[in-house]
Amino acid sequence: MTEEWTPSSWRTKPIAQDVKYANKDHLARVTDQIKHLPPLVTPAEIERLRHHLTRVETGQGLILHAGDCAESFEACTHRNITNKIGLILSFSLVLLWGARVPIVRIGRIAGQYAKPRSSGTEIVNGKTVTSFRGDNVNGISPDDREPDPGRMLSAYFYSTTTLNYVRALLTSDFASLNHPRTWSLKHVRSPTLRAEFESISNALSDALAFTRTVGAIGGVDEDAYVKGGGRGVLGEVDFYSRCPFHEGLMLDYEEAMTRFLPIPAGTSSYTTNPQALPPKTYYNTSAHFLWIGDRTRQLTNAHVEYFRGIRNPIGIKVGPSMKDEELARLLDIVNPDKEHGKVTLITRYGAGKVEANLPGHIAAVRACGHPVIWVCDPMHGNTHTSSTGYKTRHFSSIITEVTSTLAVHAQEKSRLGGVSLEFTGELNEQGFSVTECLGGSMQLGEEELELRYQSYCDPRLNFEQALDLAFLLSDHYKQARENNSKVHATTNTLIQELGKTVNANAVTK
Ligand SMILES: O=C[C@H](O)[C@H](O)COP(=O)(O)O
Ligand SMILES: C=C(OP(=O)(O)O)C(=O)O
Ligand SMILES: [Mn+2]
Repeated sequence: MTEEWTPSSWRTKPIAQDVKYANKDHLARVTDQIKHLPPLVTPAEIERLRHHLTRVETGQGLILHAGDCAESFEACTHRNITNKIGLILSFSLVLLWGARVPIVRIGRIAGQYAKPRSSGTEIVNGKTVTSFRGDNVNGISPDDREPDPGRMLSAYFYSTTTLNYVRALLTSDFASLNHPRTWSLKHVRSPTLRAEFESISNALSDALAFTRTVGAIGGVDEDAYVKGGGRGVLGEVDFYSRCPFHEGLMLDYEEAMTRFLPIPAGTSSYTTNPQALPPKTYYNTSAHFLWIGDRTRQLTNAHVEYFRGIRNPIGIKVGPSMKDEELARLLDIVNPDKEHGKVTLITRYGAGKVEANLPGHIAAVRACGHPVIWVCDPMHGNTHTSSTGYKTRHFSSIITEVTSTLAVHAQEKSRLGGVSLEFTGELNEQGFSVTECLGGSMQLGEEELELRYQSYCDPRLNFEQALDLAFLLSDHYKQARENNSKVHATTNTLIQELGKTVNANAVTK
């Protein structure tokens, strides 16, 4: 028999990636304070996202999860938030143009402040110190590594401030289709690639101009775009939806943000089994969508216990160490009623490991009859240290993982429902992008990593590299639509060109 779940039942289980606080009274005071603060998101928004995810699951949409590996309190500025949201919108617009299905945009933003780490200690400036675990836990400065419960309260307020500004941006002129952020192609070094990109961006600009013209002659409410509520010509897309998403790692915080609330009226119209819905249930109100990391997904541990009881849609990271039967058991635990739109599996094997792992995982999920959305995270299995000492990722490994994943889904008659990326539109004072990942159309080299390496944790694709990937995916989906079949990666010019920048020395871990 399944044991009773409560928001604190995780406390009786072993926990991975635990944070040990020296002052337990301080911790209790902070969590008690958070329990009395208002939710950041509402049940109605969470249910709406579940509805969108149900549609993605049946092939009527794609997910774009994207943002920072680790948000920092310091980077919570007007300029950074604007640039990050601008890039998510631009990426989704490019993807929408090629794929012609609604894009559900879920940002690693407004709460991504805690990190699991490979090791409890790290070496900074030659000294061994406790690892940085995210601004929610300890400080980036090597002298500030003692976990401080007060940081959870700060994380709540930074999340609130960020989300408030994101909501404001998305319901104002910023998100208007009249002003998509323009993409310059100056950085693209290969002439073949530049020609391909130009044809995509010209076609996209043309489509947007057409959309506006139709609006101007009365086909759609032009004003709706200006207000940021664009629907109509571009399809029934909740184009400006805003979904914060973070790893549900700090269970003290997640428990404090868990509230027993009425299930909104109307939910039953799209829920799988409306009769089974109670009047009230537990929502995690810190984000619409949370995920369990690859390091905290042990079946009998605390994180899985917490996640099995919340009504929010959830993601589960699936790395190469996941056994086929373990995946099936995990799904039985977190989604016993096999509800639609509930679970997204985010695979992150590493470029050379997709063929060996994904077919077995697809077969295991099929055999147990669980509905899931498959998303590819081509970032976390492709990290290595550069010869210059920077934690980095090569663009070619990232596209290799994406294209292998698309190929395996096609071969297994499954469907890739989206991508999960670490990227940032952050610019420095002079307007230059960060330099954290290698390659891409700008062919960023190892010696350039030191120029603007700003990440607090993992390396992120910069604005140009993210758009490289957006163009590539968009082109893939366009070709698939036009050929009405699956496209082979090797016939795709963009992939061939971008793949040329393969760093022969790249080692994945
Ligand atoms: O984002 C994911 C993990 O927190 C990160 O990759 C861990 O990095 P580490 O291997 O440097 O600890
Ligand atoms: C911790 C993360 O990933 P993973 O659990 O896949 O390593 C992450 O997405 O930041
Ligand atoms: Mn990361």
